[in-house]
Amino acid sequence: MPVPPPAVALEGVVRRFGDLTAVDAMTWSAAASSVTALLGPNGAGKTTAVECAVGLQRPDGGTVRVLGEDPWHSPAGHRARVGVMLQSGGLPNGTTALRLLRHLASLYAAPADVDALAAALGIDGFARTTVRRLSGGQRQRVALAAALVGRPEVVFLDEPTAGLDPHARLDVYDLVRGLRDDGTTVVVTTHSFEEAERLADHLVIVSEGRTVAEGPVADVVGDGSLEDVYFDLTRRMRR
Ligand SMILES: Nc1ncnc2c1ncn2[C@@H]1O[C@H](COP(=O)(O)OP(=O)(O)OP(=O)(O)O)[C@@H](O)[C@H]1O
Repeated sequence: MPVPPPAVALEGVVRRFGDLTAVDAMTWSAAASSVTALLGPNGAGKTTAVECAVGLQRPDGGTVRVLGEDPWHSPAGHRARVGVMLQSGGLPNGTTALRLLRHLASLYAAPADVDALAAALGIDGFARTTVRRLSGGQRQRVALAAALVGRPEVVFLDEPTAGLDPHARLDVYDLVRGLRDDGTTVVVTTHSFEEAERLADHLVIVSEGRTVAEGPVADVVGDGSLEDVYFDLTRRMRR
């Protein structure tokens, strides 16, 4: 049986900002229907790589393929199959969580059930509160729901649990596992070793714009701990 192509594949991707090479020939891939965790120090190039993968930034070199297409040139139909939750959030302030999610759902042909999604993320308790009045963690949950409401085939989650309380974090873990079990490809960036080990099937560690380790979690970690492997392979970023 031929091996199916990865849902996400970065090959030698380069992204420069002036003199700074933020992504420096980065190569990794994410298999379909799996959770891939992208770990690396602040400034290692994770967000930049994710933004290249969702077609928000154009790489200066290398190739990116998501569901077989080049995201920079991909049409709206392809973009609708890809979800993204960025760190910056970018939620409109003047509406309620529920109105926003219902609005986003209306843009897709076959959206998720907004009420079920809101309940799974504990949004139902503040669904009618204006976004402006939500706490950071509450906004984070709304941003996650917004990334998922179109039932994407591939979803990129940039630090989805940063700032969440332990209950909410467990809700997100359950949700991500459920997505994966339903066939969604999930790429998640995180600084949490626990999160990577609990959630990921596949690990990618990046440092200074390059991939320094990649593989199934057990292979990357080996007999040691993820923490030890991470500190061996990465350096504190000075840029
Ligand atoms: N638009 C930009 N202009 C200039 N430099 C940028 C820009 N975006 C990112 N960078 C730089 O590129 C490098 C990689 O940033 P990036 O946000 O991809 O890192 P990251 O691994 O996601 O970090 P963090 O863990 O802090 O989120 C950093 O040095 C950052 O300052």
